Amino acid sequence: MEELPIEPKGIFWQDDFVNAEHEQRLIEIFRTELKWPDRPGRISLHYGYTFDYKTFGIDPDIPYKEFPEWLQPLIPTTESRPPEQVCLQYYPPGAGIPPHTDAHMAYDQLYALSLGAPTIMQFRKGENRVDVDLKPRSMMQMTGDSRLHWTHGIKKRKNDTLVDGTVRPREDRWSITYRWVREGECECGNLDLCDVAQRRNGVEKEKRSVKELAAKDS
Ligand SMILES: O=C(O)CCC(=O)C(=O)O
Ligand SMILES: [Fe+2]
Repeated sequence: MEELPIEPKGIFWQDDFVNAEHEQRLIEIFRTELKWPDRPGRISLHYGYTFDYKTFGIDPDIPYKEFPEWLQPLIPTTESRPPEQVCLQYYPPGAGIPPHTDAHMAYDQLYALSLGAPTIMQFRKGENRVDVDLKPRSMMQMTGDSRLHWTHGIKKRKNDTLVDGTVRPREDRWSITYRWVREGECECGNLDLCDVAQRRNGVEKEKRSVKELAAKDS
């Protein structure tokens, strides 16, 4: 994987992680074989350990779910072990995900594979806003600054306007996010974004993104 030459630092990228034919087979499975939650907006299916949107960690009450056959060839092999948690999400046109930082306490490495239609992901830090075009079939890894010190999100909107002015309608998109449980504690010390730093400093912070995600997912 290659690092994108942009701020935030630490976004690693691989185009064509799967080919177009493989992508079509996957989308066919997503559309016809999987049992999705029956509600509008972004919906998720979890494999491995289940992600808990209340604590942003692993849900201890839900048993481990084996990776299905279609998922096995999509598991990144660049870490020393398979991820503990994999989440398949479907974004109907117009859906998004509020700006957030994936929990530092629970997770270390973070990868995301994009399938179907492209969409713009926005990274934010303070006043800075950086749009990254998530191209289908690309695998992205967030490390360092991009993982720890910037938020990322996808705006809820029907069209994305590209840098050249093109207006691109949103279409069906799926993403697969892969998470590895952290061994040891996060030492980044970022009181705004790090749940470890917040806990150590006794900050009981109402995180907007947590509430929004919980509301969307319940
Ligand atoms: O849909 C994506 O590409 C990323 C989703 C995301 O940020 C997350 O699930 O934490
Ligand atoms: Fe995320």
